[in-house]
Amino acid sequence: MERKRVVVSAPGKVILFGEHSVVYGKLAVAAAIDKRLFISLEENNEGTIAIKLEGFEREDKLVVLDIVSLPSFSKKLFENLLEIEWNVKDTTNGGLSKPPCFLSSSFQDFLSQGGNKDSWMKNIEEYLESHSSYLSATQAVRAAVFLFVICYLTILVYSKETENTKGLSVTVQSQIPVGAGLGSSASFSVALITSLLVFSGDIHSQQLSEDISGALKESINRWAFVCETFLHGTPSGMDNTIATFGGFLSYRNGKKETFQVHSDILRFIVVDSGVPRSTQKMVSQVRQRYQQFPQIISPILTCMDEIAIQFTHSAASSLVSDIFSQQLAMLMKTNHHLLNAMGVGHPLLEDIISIAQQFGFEGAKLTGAGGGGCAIILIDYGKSIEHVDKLLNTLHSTPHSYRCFEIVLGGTGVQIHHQTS
Ligand SMILES: Nc1ncnc2c1ncn2[C@@H]1O[C@H](COP(=O)(O)OP(=O)(O)O)[C@@H](O)[C@H]1O
Ligand SMILES: C[C@@](O)(CCOP(=O)(O)O)CC(=O)O
Repeated sequence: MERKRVVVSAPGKVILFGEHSVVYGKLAVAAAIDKRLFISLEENNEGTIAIKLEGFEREDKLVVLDIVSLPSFSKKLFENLLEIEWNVKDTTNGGLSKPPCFLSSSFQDFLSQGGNKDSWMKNIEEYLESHSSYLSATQAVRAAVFLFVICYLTILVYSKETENTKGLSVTVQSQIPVGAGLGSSASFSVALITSLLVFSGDIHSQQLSEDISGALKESINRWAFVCETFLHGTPSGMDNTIATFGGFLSYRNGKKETFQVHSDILRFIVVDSGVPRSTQKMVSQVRQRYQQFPQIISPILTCMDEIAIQFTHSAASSLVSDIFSQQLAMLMKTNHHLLNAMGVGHPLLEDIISIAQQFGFEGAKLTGAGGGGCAIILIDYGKSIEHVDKLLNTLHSTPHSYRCFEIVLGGTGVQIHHQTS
């Protein structure tokens, strides 16, 4: 008999306008890209949860957890904590329930108290730390494994009481560089939640493809937001929204609007500076600046809002392609300078952007949280393939050997590729 197996993927994203300002309720514009993260869950008989992160931080990482003690351990934990009856399925609106409040509030408490000793999360950490492969893992791997275990307990163990799971092999493969501004954490969160919900039988692949913009994707998105809160602290919710729904989105205060733009006008190269940074750190750095100098940072945020609004107007109007391209380049350049003024730039991002300008590519900016990570360069309307190749070769042959690739915008949101039960 074929073993129970589920494979799910979610796309990465680029933010065209409005990173950081979106955290303060300003408009942002983002698009899904043709780079995806895949999660596969497969039953095994080995009495373990084996989590393999392929090519993570350029090498494979494997964390193996004992599954035998997990259900009894977690049931005890939940019994002490919960007085509410809770079920994943929300039969009233055909979607899924909101993430249980204990989950979201515990994430917040855990983060704000730097790991409160009485928190049930602390107990999970103790369980995880009894495994050598977890103890020796990097912080980024630990965060991913911790999140997996919390979601696994909440969706599979607590709601179903599946004490008979014999083991689980989890494999994560990703085409999205980690911590580079292309939304790897949101893709991970969305794919993780969806894979567990499919594995638990709470959603079926057919349901998801038929219900593209419906209640189900809204539910997945809500759950993924809680996961993003765990990984980031105070996310705007835009990254998980784009990873769930795909396409092009403008986003403000939890409200999304989809729009269409001709992809032959919106052509971009992504260049990875190779400088690692954490979104959580960059967001809190901006917050500190905002709290210290509100009169200075507020107008910058307002300008960013206006830039994103102007872009949506230009995209909706029937401007001829080269005029639109020129406007877009100007808006990108201005947005980038404003991000620098907020302190989220990096010398290597400036190096990339100045190389682009030497080749006549004026529209370039950092994308995502900044402080390193990726820049995007607009391939202006009418630029020849040879011209683009020259730019790519030059970027690649600098002492920093920048990794660069052209992206296709507007990719599909979360997808289920395989399901056997
Ligand atoms: N392929 C992956 N496998 C497991 N976890 C991942 C993967 N990619 C990203 N993550 C999680 O997301 C975190 C990176 O988040 P973040 O700093 O916001 O970067 P990004 O800008 O790429 O979203 C990692 O530390 C890890 O916990
Ligand atoms: C800086 C921010 O606007 C985007 C962060 O994107 P990324 O995690 O760097 O891919 C934060 C957010 O929207 O939550």
